[in-house]
Amino acid sequence: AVCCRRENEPPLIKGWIPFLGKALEFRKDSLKFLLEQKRKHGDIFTVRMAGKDVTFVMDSSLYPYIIKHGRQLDFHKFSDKVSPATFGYQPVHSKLHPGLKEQIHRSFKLLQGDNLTPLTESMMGNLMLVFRHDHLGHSGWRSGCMYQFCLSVMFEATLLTLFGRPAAARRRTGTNALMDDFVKFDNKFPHLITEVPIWLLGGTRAVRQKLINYFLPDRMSHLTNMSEFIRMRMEVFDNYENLRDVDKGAYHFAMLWAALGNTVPATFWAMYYLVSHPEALQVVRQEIQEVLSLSGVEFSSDTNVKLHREQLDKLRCLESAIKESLRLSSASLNVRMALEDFSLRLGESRSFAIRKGDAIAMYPRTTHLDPEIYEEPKKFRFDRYVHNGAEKTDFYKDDQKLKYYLIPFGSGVSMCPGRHFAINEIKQFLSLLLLYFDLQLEDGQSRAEFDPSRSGVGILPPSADVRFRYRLRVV
Ligand code: HEM
Repeated sequence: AVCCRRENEPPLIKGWIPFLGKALEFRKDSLKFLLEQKRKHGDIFTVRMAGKDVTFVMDSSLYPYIIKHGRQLDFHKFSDKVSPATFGYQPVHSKLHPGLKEQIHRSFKLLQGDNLTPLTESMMGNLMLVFRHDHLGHSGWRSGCMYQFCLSVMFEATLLTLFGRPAAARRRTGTNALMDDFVKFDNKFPHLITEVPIWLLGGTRAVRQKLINYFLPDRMSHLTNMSEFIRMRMEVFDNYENLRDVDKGAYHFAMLWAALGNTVPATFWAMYYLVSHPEALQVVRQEIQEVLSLSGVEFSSDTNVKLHREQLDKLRCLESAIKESLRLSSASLNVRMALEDFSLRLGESRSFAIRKGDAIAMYPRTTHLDPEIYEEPKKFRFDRYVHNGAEKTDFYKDDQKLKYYLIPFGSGVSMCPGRHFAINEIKQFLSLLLLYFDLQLEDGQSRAEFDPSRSGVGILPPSADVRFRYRLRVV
């Protein structure tokens, strides 16, 4: 049977959804909205808005069929349209810049496989540097804001790891100013990717220009200890004479955003859930200590910790706790654009007519919070993804084993190339935190809530920061 799009039906939403318009209704309570549509129309429904059809596919057992149609359902068509206007670079044209897109894509390999080892080692050193200088010199309880803490540590350590530092210094001057501008830009990010013109967003254009300026070629050329990943991208850009310096700076700035925009809130939630579940924190801390002592290292707060990549791989409970935080906080919308008219086959008996230019959207949050897949889906269970000391990968719906049950990093062609680095750096951050500090929420601190206004963008930040206390552990 062919279930055709309902051509003449009126729009199903009064507002707009991200990526196609002004993004209001969906952002208020995306889950409620989509589940209501699903109740009315079933697992697949088409919403006509802004002159385009957006077909939502709600059933995760159907995701493989969409991902399989990579040739006809393209991610880059969509991101190529949105990213240049957001980050301020010229769109890449295959005629003007032959091979550039492919080389950029090839550079992603430098975030993965064997290349992940030097990157992870460098991140370890930089995290340790920031912890040692900013947080390890005090005894007694100190209090802080958790999101701000995660942001400042991860921002500086990531910046140093990817982009390097001036030859004569271990840290960079002006990092706080750069971070403040980054936050200002990031606050406007949801508007920019929904194509709200930048001139409507107050001083955002000036802030973006300042951010781009940090990464102009003459400033980048003075940096040492840069990652191979960014070095290769610099070389690639230099081979294109018609790329302006400002475009090169904007590409680097876009990469800084990709590396931090989701990682910071993801780090926050992993820390928040562990600190607010002391029994889980205890198990995870024990696991980290065991992995260290297996390699003959007895932890002491006076010495610097080094966790190698193979050691990080053994931290199964910590990994499960991070995945569980990602499950709860991730709200990215994965959009594909149809490059041609075709019939989207969904298994043996169903297909769906798709027209060139239509958008297909998967919203994994509905999967992540589906009570038929995850028991008590709104609860944090740190060990949900571990079974008998190994990674747990069998999750079911309607007795069918699911391939896609946890999708914070997207899927198929557009899957995040930084995902392994991201998990490793969050592991490293949490390992240092748990080894060096006793941690508590401050008295009277209420439960953290998600800020729904970034639904569709990525990891949701908290609606307000959370106060916590930390003290050097006596070991
Ligand atoms: C917890 C942290 C992270 C999350 C949740 C995350 C999530 C995502 C998602 C969902 C996408 C795909 C968008 C889509 O399919 O529509 C993506 C793309 C991307 N991510 Fe990440 N990401 C994270 C960390 C990182 C890091 C650390 C880096 C780099 C160091 C990175 C680099 C990228 C890049 C370059 C792309 C675009 C890929 C392309 O154009 O094909 N991400 N990320």
